[in-house]
Amino acid sequence: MTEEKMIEISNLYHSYGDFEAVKGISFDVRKGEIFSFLGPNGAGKSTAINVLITLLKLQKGEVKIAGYDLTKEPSKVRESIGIVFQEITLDRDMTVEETLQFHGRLYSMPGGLRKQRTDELLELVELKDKRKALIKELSGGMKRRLEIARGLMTRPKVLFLDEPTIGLDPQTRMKMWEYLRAVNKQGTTIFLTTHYMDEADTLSDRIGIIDHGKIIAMGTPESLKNGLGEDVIYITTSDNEKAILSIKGFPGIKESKKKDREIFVIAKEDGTKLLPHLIHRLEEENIDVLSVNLKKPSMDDVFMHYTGRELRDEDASPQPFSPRRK
Ligand SMILES: Nc1ncnc2c1ncn2[C@@H]1O[C@H](COP(=O)(O)OP(=O)(O)OP(=O)(O)O)[C@@H](O)[C@H]1O
Repeated sequence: MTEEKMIEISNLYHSYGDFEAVKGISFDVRKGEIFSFLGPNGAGKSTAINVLITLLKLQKGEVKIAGYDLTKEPSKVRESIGIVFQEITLDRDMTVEETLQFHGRLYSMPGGLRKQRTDELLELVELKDKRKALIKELSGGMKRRLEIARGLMTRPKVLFLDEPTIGLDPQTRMKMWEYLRAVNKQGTTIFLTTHYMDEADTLSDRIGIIDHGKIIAMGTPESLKNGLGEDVIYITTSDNEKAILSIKGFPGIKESKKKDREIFVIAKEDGTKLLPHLIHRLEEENIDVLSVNLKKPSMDDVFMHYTGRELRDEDASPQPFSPRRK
């Protein structure tokens, strides 16, 4: 990875009528990075990515992609990027090979180069033996892989993916991560949106967490998790309301919150040492401790800390096949 910037975003705003969906975000993505934009449904991820790929007009702010100004040189930007959308946009009646060839022709790639890239990419996404298969005969995961291959036909500097693994089963998702890592190793900078914590955590060099149109945290997965504290402790008691009050200001606690039916505690130091004292305090207050779970901070805890809520399934479930292009 170098210090060279592939994406530069400064004070980006975007509104739909009176509604401000993106509220002044600023950050850079370096060449060679895998950067994830993590946030719940409706956080503003798709809006932001659609501005970056020139599908939505830049209303306010400055953006450069691969060194090109989005407003002044949109065609240079388009030449520098590959795009994989949330929904499958393949022609069901074309073969795998035809799909890539057609895309190459669309971008005026010479025949020899088209063939060479098609071969390379089918190898990369392990679809060589499906070369002659019709799209309608492919599984969901294969289609996604083909879309990635198509996004890479023009050898873009930056590959944008909007929820690349939405709707895929866990095994296929992990396979997709492998392909994306392989693509990245070949030198492509990757910018993806996701609402999956594990995806952001395992795949990314850096994560930006977005909520209600604003970046609320940014860093490497490790720095975000380590920055939270030493350990997190979830405690269920006979009276959580009372418990949260009685441990307020307790030494060694960085933060404590009531969360659904439990208490969420971030320990500044070793949680195993803090825990007996905490339990003792609760018992002094005649509060029964019903269960305890102590662990290292996860991305879920990071999200919980910054937003005060969980990225629950009800917020994050894949939405029914809705058009993404706004
Ligand atoms: N065309 C539109 N007109 C009006 N409001 C819109 C439009 N598109 C999106 N919004 C609103 O803007 C906000 C951000 O939406 P956006 O799709 O960018 O979020 P997201 O983080 O990508 O969510 P998802 O995970 O569902 O893709 C939401 O409140 C959404 O309802």
